[in-house]
Amino acid sequence: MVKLILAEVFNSWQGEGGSVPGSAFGRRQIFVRFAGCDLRCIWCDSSQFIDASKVKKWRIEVEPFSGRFEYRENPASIDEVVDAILKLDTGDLHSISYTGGEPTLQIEGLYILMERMKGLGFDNFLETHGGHPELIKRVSYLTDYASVDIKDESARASRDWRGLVLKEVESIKILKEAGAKVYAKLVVTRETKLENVKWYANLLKGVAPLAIQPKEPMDISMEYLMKLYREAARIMGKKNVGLSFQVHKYLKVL
Ligand SMILES: C[S@@+](CC[C@H](N)C(=O)[O-])C[C@H]1O[C@@H](n2cnc3c(N)ncnc32)[C@H](O)[C@@H]1O
Ligand SMILES: Nc1nc2[nH]cc(C(=O)O)c2c(=O)[nH]1
Ligand code: SF4
Ligand SMILES: [Mg+2]
Repeated sequence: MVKLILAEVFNSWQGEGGSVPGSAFGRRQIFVRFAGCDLRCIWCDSSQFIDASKVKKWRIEVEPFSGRFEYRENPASIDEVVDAILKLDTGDLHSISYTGGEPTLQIEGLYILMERMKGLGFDNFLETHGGHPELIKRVSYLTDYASVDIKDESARASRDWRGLVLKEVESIKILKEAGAKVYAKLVVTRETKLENVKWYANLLKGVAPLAIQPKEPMDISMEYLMKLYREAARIMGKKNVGLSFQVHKYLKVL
């Protein structure tokens, strides 16, 4: 039986994505955070969950925004996860967000869970680094919305950074072709190079909108952030670029 190694399940509102098409910013979601990731972004805010073998338990916030948790042993059965989601359903959900860690690394379990949630009438929102187009293909037809990261060189996510970016763009194209509403998210830092942003913008032009999200805690100046924005907008079109801030962190919610 397929099982999942999870980190947490909670009900909150989507804090990222800003106003670009495909974003669910400000919409209520249940977040299912998968444990395990094959990348190592230096600024990852979920780094305690990227080694799945160290995540022995997953937690459920029993009441939204309460800070009260119930703990369960990993791995979790799909039934257990569906049950936890249904118990947290507040009746006003936009979609179920699958995040992590990297959800696509547990593709069989992700597929079954997405299929179950679709069958129960929920929309699926996939939050992914997009580095595995062949895995993305498996769940593309079950994905209603997708936020696909483009990992900037300054994230130092993997040794083959350029190869990773090309795969991420390929994943975006697969999701789009399958009918998902998809946008690209680029986390920028003060070390992000303008020439790299030009490269991403050219790859994304005519493919998907771009949300530019400063790394938290923020180190980039507003001047430089807007310089990156202007360059991306010049290449991709003024309506296809937007800013995204991790607003949930400012408001101290999950
Ligand atoms: C933790 S990741 C999980 C999904 C997937 N592994 C990915 O990277 O897209 C969720 C989102 O949080 C963003 N993120 C993580 N740490 C961040 C930080 N310190 N500042 C800004 N964004 C961050 C990631 O770039 C990604 O868009
Ligand atoms: N509120 C809220 N919004 C989010 N958007 C993306 C998140 C993530 O960690 O994937 C996240 C998260 O952890 N909390
Ligand atoms: S890909 Fe996502 S989960 Fe993995 S290290 Fe980077 S930000 Fe963290
Ligand atoms: Mg987060």
